Amino acid sequence: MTTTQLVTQIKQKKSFLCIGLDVDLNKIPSHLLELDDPIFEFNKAIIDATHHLCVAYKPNTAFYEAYGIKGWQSLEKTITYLNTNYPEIFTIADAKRGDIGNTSTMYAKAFFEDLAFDSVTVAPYMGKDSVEPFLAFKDKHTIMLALTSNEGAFDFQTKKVDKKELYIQVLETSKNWKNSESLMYVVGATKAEYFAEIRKIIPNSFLLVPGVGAQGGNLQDVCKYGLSENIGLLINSSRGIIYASKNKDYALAATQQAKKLQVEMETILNK
Ligand SMILES: O=C(O)c1cc(=O)[nH]c(=O)n1[C@@H]1O[C@H](COP(=O)(O)O)[C@@H](O)[C@H]1O
Repeated sequence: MTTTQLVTQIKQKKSFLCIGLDVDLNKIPSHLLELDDPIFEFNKAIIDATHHLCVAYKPNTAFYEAYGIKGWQSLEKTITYLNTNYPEIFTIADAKRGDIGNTSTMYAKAFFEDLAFDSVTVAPYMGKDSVEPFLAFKDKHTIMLALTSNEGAFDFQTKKVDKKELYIQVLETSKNWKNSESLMYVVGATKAEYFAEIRKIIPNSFLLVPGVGAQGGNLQDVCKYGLSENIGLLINSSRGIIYASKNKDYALAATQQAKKLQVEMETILNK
């Protein structure tokens, strides 16, 4: 998917919501556990109930890998279901990969070719030759960690290297990589006060912003400095939406939570 197609979808739906499909068998309604593939059935119901309110879905691969081959099959069925039934939706494999060049190419093939995701999250720690193999894929997007939502973000990312914070170095340096126009960046919603500084370096890049809802980040604060000319934000909520109810009404409860965020987004976009 191209960035233009993503922006068109955002404008049509008046939403820049991304729903995280982080499925934990201990948290889904118990009646689903009797089915052959509870994870896929849960995802399918959530997707059918929320696709009109969001523009992206982000399965975090950890929640599938944890269940071995069956979990990977649930992931495959979920992405195929999305691509077949809702091809306008932007899909993110949250896998946080990155390795030496030839290995990164195989990671990229796994997510872009085999599973046909539109994007994958990548860690920048191994540098240019670990990220550029992902950028070589046309109309695919590489979402690089910049300033993450967790407390540990202060361990390295905000430390100064050559008088500049490491996350600033990541943003500035990556702009010079081949096909850098395919880069997006992760910035946590819990770090809202950093958005103004980040936008000075990457005014137009899309930012994936996790951390609203369960982690306490605030949508209004993020949008104040994070919105760009072409919107440029994908705000993710996982647990806050998919586990809104533990009962049989879980899909309806997810719709209601997603709607709340979508309405807030629509108000912000209309300003
Ligand atoms: O890359 C991510 O998506 C990510 C980066 C980050 O800094 N913080 C963060 O929470 N995430 C992911 O975003 C999702 C957040 O989930 P909730 O806190 O349940 O909304 C999880 O899948 C996390 O792994």
